[in-house]
Amino acid sequence: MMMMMDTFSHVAGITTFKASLALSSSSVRSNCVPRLPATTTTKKKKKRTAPVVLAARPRNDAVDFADPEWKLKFQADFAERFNLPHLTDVFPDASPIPSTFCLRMRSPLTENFADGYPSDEEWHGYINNNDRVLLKTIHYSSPTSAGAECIDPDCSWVEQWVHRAGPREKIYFKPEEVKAAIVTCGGLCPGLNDVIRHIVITLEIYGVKKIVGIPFGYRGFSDAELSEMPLSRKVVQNIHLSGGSLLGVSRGGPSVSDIVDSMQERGINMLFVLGGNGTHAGANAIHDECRKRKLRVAVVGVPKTIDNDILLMDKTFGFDTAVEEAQRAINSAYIEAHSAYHGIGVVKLMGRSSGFIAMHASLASGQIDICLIPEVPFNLHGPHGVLRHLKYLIETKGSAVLCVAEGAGQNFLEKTNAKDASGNIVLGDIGVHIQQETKRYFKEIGIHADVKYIDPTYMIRACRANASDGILCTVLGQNAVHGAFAGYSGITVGICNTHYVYFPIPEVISYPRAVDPNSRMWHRCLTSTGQPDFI
Ligand SMILES: Nc1ncnc2c1ncn2[C@@H]1O[C@H](COP(=O)(O)OP(=O)(O)OP(=O)(O)O)[C@@H](O)[C@H]1O
Ligand SMILES: O=P(O)(O)OC[C@H]1O[C@](O)(CO)[C@@H](O)[C@@H]1O
Ligand SMILES: [Mg+2]
Repeated sequence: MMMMMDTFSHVAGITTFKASLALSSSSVRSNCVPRLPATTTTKKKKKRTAPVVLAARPRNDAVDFADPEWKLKFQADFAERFNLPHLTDVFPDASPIPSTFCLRMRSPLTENFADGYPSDEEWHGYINNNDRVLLKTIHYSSPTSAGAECIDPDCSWVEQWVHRAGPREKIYFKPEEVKAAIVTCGGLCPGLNDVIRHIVITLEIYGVKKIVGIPFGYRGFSDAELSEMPLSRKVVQNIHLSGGSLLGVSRGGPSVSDIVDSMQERGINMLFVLGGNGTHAGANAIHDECRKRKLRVAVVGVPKTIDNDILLMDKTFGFDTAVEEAQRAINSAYIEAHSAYHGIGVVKLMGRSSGFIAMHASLASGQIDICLIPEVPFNLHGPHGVLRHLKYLIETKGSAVLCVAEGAGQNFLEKTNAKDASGNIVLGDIGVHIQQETKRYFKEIGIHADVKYIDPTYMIRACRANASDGILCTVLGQNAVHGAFAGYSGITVGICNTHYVYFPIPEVISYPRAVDPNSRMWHRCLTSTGQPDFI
């Protein structure tokens, strides 16, 4: 009954063999979740809408699994791809100095290093450059295991190691020669201030005196009206107590060449870039341009996305806070729905192309009856549509709460082709659409329904980070500075299987990370909501 279909997908450049079920998860789950009886009561016949087509993953059929050496070759290729770009690639003669980051014999920050740097041979607080972290920790015995990520058709165990983050014993910048800059780009995200704070504090511990913030994202590099903001431990001491970004954010901005011109003029040789996919694409381009111009500059990213859509990481900072904050909106929708006669609450949460916030918030709340995400196609109308299920919920429970990710159901909305300043497509409002369609549907079938819509997007994004995100931001901010001093550039920091690592930027942004509809987490969400397939 279950037909197997072999599909290849490309996970951050890795050729992966993914076994999927030809009839999709819907056919599998229809065994366990009873379908509602088909209804004939809809007055108007609605067109069955095409499923959402997710962005195609690039194919890479380069691995020859018939080759007995394929695993070794794959691992060598993997090590090559995850190798971290280093200043010595461009300046082979660059020689390191002992680290000035030694917490056991830390000198007062007022000290200058003219007489040499403090060090303590006994201090075992450094990370060896050869330390590695295992990227994938589950050995799937079959491609049909839930969420299986396989490289070959047999789902063989292949170790994939990435670089461990942290302070190195040797550093490639003299602190007194460093001018470090921090820039925050894209939309807001809880925790930006926490990361800024820890970058500044850690830079000072290394002995850096010249630290500046670039105002309002990349725009701050070109706008003459915007002057850089001097930063110190004193300035950033309490900034984590509020949300937003001390430096401001923006989308769009100058060309990469103009940014690097500006960095040269300002004498910036360490750049810390906080942002999402777009910002990291920019950071990598800045790194490339610096190499082209033979500049001794370290460019290090810290992934910032409330959507949690960066590849290979356990999570990005701000995500936990967003999920927690979303509970308030969901709970309000629940109370409204349950206090009204035939109440229906609709909550729209962030997630341009990934439904992580909607899925996790739905799971955490336990109050959601229907969760809709971009990765899982659905119909609104028709016998298996969302509206028919809402009718069933009203008839059986008396109320219902629906949570939708902003990128879901875009195929129901008129495309405007509008783009924001960064070139991101401006999405239609699926929350408003569902609200309107729900009202219309219940009116048409002559059943009373009291529909309430909540869009908490900007309230959630503007929050300060919760404790768990605060810790994540702290570690990521500190590791960004360690990475720059270690001489790496064109890298970003992340958490991987609870350990902290460095990745080359291109490996984490080749496409947005998405919820796997075959994952245990999505299945858990369906278990919680009790929703059927809407196809
Ligand atoms: N491919 C690219 N090359 C160079 N710069 C880019 C690229 N894509 C985006 N940028 C720049 O990066 C900045 C941020 O991009 P964007 O607005 O897409 O936000 P983001 O980093 O993806 O974060 P968010 O998760 O909030 O969308 C903008 O200033 C934009 O001009
Ligand atoms: O309204 P803005 O600032 O352009 O940001 C909206 C986008 O930012 C995000 O919160 C983060 O990418 C998305 O979920 C959302 O589409
Ligand atoms: Mg983006």
